[in-house]
Amino acid sequence: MSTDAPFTEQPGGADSANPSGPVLVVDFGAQYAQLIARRVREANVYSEIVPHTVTASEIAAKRPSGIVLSGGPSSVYEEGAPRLDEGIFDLGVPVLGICYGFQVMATALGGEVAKTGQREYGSTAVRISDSGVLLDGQPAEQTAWMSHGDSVSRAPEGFEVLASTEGTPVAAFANDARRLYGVQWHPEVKHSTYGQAVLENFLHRAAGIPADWNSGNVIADQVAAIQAQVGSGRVICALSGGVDSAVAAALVHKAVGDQLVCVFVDHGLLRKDEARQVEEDYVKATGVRLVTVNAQKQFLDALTGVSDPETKRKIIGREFIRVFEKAQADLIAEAASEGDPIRFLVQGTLYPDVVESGGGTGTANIKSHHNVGGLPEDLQFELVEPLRTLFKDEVRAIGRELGLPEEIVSRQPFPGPGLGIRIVGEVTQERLDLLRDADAIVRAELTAAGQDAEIWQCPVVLLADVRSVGVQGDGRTYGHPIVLRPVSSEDAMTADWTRLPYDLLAKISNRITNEVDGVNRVVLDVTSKPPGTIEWE
Ligand SMILES: Nc1ncnc2c1ncn2[C@@H]1O[C@H](COP(=O)(O)OP(=O)(O)OP(=O)(O)O)[C@@H](O)[C@H]1O
Ligand SMILES: O=c1[nH]c(=O)c2[nH+]cn([C@@H]3O[C@H](COP(=O)(O)O)[C@@H](O)[C@H]3O)c2[nH]1
Ligand SMILES: NC(=O)CC[C@H](N)C(=O)O
Ligand SMILES: [Mg+2]
Repeated sequence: MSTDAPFTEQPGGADSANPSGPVLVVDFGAQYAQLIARRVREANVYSEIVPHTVTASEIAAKRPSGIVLSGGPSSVYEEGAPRLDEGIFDLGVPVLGICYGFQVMATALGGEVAKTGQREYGSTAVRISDSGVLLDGQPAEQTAWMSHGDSVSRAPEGFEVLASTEGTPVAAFANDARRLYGVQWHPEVKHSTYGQAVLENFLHRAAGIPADWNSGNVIADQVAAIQAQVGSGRVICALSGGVDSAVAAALVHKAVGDQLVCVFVDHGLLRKDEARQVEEDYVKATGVRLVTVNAQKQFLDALTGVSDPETKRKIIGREFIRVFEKAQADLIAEAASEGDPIRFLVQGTLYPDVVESGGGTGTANIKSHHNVGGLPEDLQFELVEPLRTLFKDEVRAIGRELGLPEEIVSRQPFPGPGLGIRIVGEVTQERLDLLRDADAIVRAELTAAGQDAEIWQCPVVLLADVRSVGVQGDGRTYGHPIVLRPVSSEDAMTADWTRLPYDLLAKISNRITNEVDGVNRVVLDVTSKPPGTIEWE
């Protein structure tokens, strides 16, 4: 399943007319490059990611069976915008361009791309005029997920226009003779209803690639990789009680047994009751050795006076590492007779954490996840991150296969920086207490209403720098708003706001404004991702 897995070339010297190689995903700095690779894996075709600086001869040497050009943040007509070696279009290899990749293809082959002023973000109605092979079997009217501000205004010569939207006259095109295709929307995201069908039409029909690749045993591969990396060394695992670190810890435990000690940091940014839950339930379920560190004061002191989101994230990332270093020193001191240093730190890092932190080729930094972009420069640990190329649902499947209890595997995600990035403004003890109370009400009501399985997660956000006027008990109030951000998602790369029942929203609003001092307004966030992210900071 890992796209880092080596590609074994088949013997027999295939040429480009008889390719045996992977599908190459050319990364133009997309948020979704790894997602494309993963959707190709789901279609049982092996794929690898290559940077957009790849040359035609490098591509030819891999004898790819197909090429997918990813999206990206640039505009093709800007100076210095990433281009593609145009020889790639002459290799005879089928190509599918997506969003920016579609625009690059259009420009390279003589079409036109312009800033139309018609930006389309999120769910967009698409009209198919000519399905061709690419859109075969799809309804003529459908919704697809868009995220663009530029559009192809004229298709290159020899290309048929297949679809349009209100703002985009050329939303998909095809040149069957050359097996070149493109779509403006993002077929790789789950919110594009017929997206996977577009990719499968391209892979299996247009490019004629058989569905014969199989992910093999990810667990066995990862266990072997961890054993090779760690050897007989001792390992600390940053354990949060969340899904990702639970699965990472279970994999490492399977690989190196008692060489592993888990460290849970109570940084004071946790939700009500969370620390107790991790200490009791997790240890009971897994039997791992767990050390809990109370670092509440350390984090709060470090965050005093800071309200910029990125600065907060970097501080939190740094303080996490400082806590692990201290835990490392304590563990070494405790085992003084052995005296072996603990070099390895396991984190439950997933691919979305990496890509949002700007970890792909030319990828924009959206936010620095504490465990990736928020790590300090003087990090001494060698990281062990067995889940780094995977997505949450793939990780959940691995967790189930490893026998982790369902309460852990199906838990809703909670970000490592916790409530620290859900207070828009400076983090103070008083604000944390207030937000913790509001959050506890929301969680209790969602659970009571049976909504937990419906939603991916529901951040509760305190707008600490915003105040509004209210009236309570015939008196004037000047309080803060609480934002509810319930979202549904498959992998956190895209999300939609969850349509919670009105009476449930009313109950939550009523309880928060009555029970939480200082809050006089509750608002609902009705933004999809994109353009919003799930967390507010
Ligand atoms: N309070 C914490 N103590 C120790 N490590 C933590 C803590 N919070 C986060 N981490 C580390 O940071 C990683 C990333 O956090 P993240 O929230 O993405 O994952 P998770 O908590 O394991 O799973 P989930 O996404 O389900 O919350 C974790 O996998 C874990 O290694
Ligand atoms: O461990 C984490 N450290 C972080 O710094 C971080 N930032 C966001 N998230 C979680 O990632 C998913 C995507 O969130 P966004 O749409 O806000 O980027 C959502 O599930 C978020 O809760 C984080 N998790
Ligand atoms: N998501 C994308 O690939 C966007 C492409 C380009 N930056 C645009 O705005 O149109
Ligand atoms: Mg978490």
